[in-house]
Amino acid sequence: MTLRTIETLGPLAGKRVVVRCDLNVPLQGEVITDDGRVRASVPTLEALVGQGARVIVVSHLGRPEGAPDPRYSLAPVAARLDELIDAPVAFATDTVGPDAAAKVAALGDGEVLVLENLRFNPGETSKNEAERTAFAGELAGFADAVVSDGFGVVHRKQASVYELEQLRPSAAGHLIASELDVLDRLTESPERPYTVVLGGSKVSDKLGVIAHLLPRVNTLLIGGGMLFTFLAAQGHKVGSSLLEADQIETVQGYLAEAEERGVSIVLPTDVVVAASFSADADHVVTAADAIEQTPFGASGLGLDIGPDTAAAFAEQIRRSRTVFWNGPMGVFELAPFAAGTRAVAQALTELDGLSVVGGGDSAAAVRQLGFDDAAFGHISTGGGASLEFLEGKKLPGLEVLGWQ
Ligand SMILES: Nc1ncnc2c1ncn2[C@@H]1O[C@H](COP(=O)(O)OP(=O)(O)O)[C@@H](O)[C@H]1O
Ligand SMILES: O=C(OP(=O)(O)O)[C@H](O)COP(=O)(O)O
Repeated sequence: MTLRTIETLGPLAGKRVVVRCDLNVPLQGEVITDDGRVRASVPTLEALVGQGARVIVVSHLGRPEGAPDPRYSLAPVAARLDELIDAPVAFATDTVGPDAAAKVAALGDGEVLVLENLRFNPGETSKNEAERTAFAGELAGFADAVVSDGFGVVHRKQASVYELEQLRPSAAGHLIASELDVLDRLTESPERPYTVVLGGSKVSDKLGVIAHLLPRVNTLLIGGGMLFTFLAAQGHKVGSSLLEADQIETVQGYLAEAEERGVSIVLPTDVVVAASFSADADHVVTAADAIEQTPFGASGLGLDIGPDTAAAFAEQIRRSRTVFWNGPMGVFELAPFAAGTRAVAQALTELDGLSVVGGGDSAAAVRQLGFDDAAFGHISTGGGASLEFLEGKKLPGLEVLGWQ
């Protein structure tokens, strides 16, 4: 079955349509450092506004723990949306509370209302289905129909992604449809050699995809926060770098399986180690098996892949015909630790084949480092979502929209 499209919802003029977007953008204070996910949400919202629908936008931002936290307010995002959309955009300071209810009731045809962060409510991410369904019921109270367009979150079984869509007539928005168009081609018949590059900081989330990717790819390049669990699996010390100690055995299993399958998992040979997590921290390049032998000893932090590794990764990428990349190679937000990410991004732009970048921070990284979106085959708004899609996994937020 294919996705249900917005057209299946019938005429929407005057109807209240709740749209689940992924507006989880990187913020510095209240400043959005990359608005890619906001811009990617605009076509669906404008199509609905154009029909005269009353559009209620819902999204998460960051990972607040089920209670309001001003650091994760969607207010700056609503303000950005107001600049991008040719329609009035209001903001409610709660998600399903009195302010939201009053503003939903006052919403006119062709107007937009952004509700406060879904994850300020414990029901959104609860492990308990009844709690999720109860919260979804409160959201559904605002909706005649639901459009799901937050591709970056379709791998999450969360109230607004999975339960809400079952409580009202629902369909996929244009962003989800266009993401699947490209990613489906990658799962069907990727041209080989096929290389996947993994990095970033959501290590435990993303380690699991490796088992499923091994039968599908030729080469895996491991950088970013993920690399330290691999180095530890090889018996090396990693100082105070990001480490998932309870995943070491699992990773040893991946390394053994990769060898059996003839897939190469390429690990860094050198890393940039810093005295602390800041842009002006002392830092040195060291061999990947000597992280604790720098002047910073066991308190050293690995914050980027080293130059030899960056060159080797870039060469492997240029030799490939298909490359999917998720997760920055280092803490690119701090200039001294951006070189690995820049080298990988540059190589993707030079590849003779299909290059796909996935993930909120990965997309932000390539733009912040000055690359043009058009230099890549596709920039996906979802990192974890696109990885799990490429694994061939059934994603709850897509299944509920008819995708099989
Ligand atoms: N060695 C590292 N140590 C700590 N954090 C890292 C390291 N390398 C990359 N990161 C961080 O990973 C974050 C992005 O990770 P993630 O959310 O998994 O990527 P994406 O949003 O693209 O899926 C960035 O903020 C970056 O600073
Ligand atoms: O940023 C996101 O995912 P990504 O970092 O994998 O691209 C999505 O907004 C999902 O966020 P979550 O991983 O907190 O559920």
